[in-house]
Amino acid sequence: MPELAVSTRGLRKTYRTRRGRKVVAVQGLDLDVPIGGVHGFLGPNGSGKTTSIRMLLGLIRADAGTMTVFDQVVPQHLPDVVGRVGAIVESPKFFPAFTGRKNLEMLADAIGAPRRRVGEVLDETSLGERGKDRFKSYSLGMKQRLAIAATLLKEPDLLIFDEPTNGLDPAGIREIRETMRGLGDQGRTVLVSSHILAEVEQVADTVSIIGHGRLLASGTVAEVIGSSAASTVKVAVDSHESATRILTAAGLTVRVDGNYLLVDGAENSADVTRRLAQQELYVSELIPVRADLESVFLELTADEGLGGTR
Ligand SMILES: Nc1ncnc2c1ncn2[C@@H]1O[C@H](COP(=O)(O)OP(=O)(O)OP(=O)(O)O)[C@@H](O)[C@H]1O
Repeated sequence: MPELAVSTRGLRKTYRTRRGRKVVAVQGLDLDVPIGGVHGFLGPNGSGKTTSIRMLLGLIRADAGTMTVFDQVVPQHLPDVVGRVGAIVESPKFFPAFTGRKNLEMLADAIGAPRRRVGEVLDETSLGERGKDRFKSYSLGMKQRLAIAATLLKEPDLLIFDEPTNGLDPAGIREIRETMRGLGDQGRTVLVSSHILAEVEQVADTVSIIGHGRLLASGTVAEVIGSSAASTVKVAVDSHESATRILTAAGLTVRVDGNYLLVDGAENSADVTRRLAQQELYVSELIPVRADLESVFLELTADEGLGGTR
């Protein structure tokens, strides 16, 4: 049994713009996506997510590197696994005047999926009753869920969604998230790319973070957060100046945030209070700031010149 749904090693892609300039979109990407559950493929805009996905699906050619999908080398053996893969890379085309159900029925016929799947996939994406309505009356979120429903017709083991929540309102984002979680819970593998960390953190079992086409971190959400120095303690203390001197001398990083100091790099909160108390500085308030994927992401991509401001 293969352990990984997707694996890439040393994957590279350089584009040449019309003016002849070279853009290295993916440079030596090593990506491993375990079988089962939701895997977040995260990176800022332009970090190479779409390019990597397009190479995996055989839509564009890699310059170098190897890729496997369910242990089959792709693109060479893509025909052997393509039946197990469903993907949304661009907005699929549906007929606006037809109902969601009719659109799916036509698609099912075209790809040889049984008609009974149409009702099942409508239910799986919570479109159920709305299947009777015309596509053009759907909200953006419903249109996107119909696209997901279409990928499920073939009962794929691996689903690849490139930024599926782009342009959706919070309710639409939540619906897509729940749909992905449901698919992951059924034992399917969902590979979902996003540049919005907060969205993925809530749904992903494992994540890979990329920057400039390279892997920066991967593992379970807890592992990636835990491996980072991003856990911060917020302290209120009388003398910012003395406290900063003491904590900096202890190798911690200190930033001023209004009436508070934000201290990074401490093993635990007690470590901060102890060091200050030893120098007769007493903390009047101390708040551990939970690290989240967003702060880890910013920390990792800051070195790449990709992260935003902290
Ligand atoms: N057809 C192309 N020709 C030239 N450059 C391209 C082309 N497609 C992508 N690029 C460049 O390659 C880099 C990676 O782009 P890619 O779309 O893969 O990133 P991404 O992480 O998916 O970003 P986004 O979330 O914005 O889609 C970017 O610098 C982009 O401008």
